[in-house]
Amino acid sequence: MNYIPASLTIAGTDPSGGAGIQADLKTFQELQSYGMSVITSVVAQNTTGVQDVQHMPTPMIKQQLESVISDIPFQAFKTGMLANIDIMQAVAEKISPLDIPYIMDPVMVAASGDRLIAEDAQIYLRENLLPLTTVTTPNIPEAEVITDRTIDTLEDMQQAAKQIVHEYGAGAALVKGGHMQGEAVDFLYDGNKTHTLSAERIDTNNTHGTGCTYSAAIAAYMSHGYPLPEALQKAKEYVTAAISHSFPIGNGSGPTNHWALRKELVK
Ligand SMILES: Nc1ncnc2c1ncn2[C@@H]1O[C@H](COP(=O)(O)OP(=O)(O)OP(=O)(O)O)[C@@H](O)[C@H]1O
Ligand SMILES: Cc1ncc(CO)c(N)n1
Repeated sequence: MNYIPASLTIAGTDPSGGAGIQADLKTFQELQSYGMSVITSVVAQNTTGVQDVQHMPTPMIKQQLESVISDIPFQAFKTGMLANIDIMQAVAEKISPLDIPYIMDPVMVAASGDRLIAEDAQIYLRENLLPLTTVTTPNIPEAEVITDRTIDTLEDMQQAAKQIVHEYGAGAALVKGGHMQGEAVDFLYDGNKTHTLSAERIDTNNTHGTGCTYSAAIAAYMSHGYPLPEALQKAKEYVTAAISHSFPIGNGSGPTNHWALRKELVK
């Protein structure tokens, strides 16, 4: 083997294992990309919501990034929860020189409704991080914050994806339709063309961490060398399988099943 496909996630934690760093590492592992992680915030959360948060000091975030970057080559990375401007600045400084795919999940609010980033950081993210991305993956409420307009229809979603690329400089934008009614449709605008990714809506409440899992899967497939539209198509299949085999565990919105695509089970 000439090189080991590897992926890095820069994000917050979820001790209940369904979202954040934990979901990302499980996804990397399942998709055979060597998984590495830099922790930005420790979040006390579970399937019912967020109970407490503590942010890592920025020198420690920078040091974690240096430790990984100086030692192990990787071919793709993602960011998830970047809670405030200081953290965003520290991360931007370290990732700017990297010339590999950057998938940004612009995490703002957890599925439970708990806010995960400071309000002024939303603007900073738009102005300073979006231009560094290969693709950003907002859900509808996040796309509304970024574009400063409401999104009610599939047409609005497509317009938002274009605006995020042309006005804010993202490499590409995937606006996800998990929060819409009907089919689970996402739109990718790659700068030239809009691609539609759709799947049947699965009737489940177990969607904790779907966004994290999806963006981690895009990073993992890109680390294997798949170009963006193909990586996205495969990641959509992965997240759909993970939702359709999700678990009714915990007292709230349960996690997705990260091993849903496995052919051989332990028993
Ligand atoms: N019930 C469902 N059935 C099928 N696909 C779904 C369902 N809910 C969400 N999806 C899909 O899952 C992916 C994640 O989308 P979603 O918009 O829910 O992300 P998110 O809100 O960022 O996730 P999170 O819950 O982690 O905050 C998208 O491809 C979306 O279409
Ligand atoms: C740490 C973290 N990142 C992202 C989300 C969004 O699902 C979450 N619940 N927790």
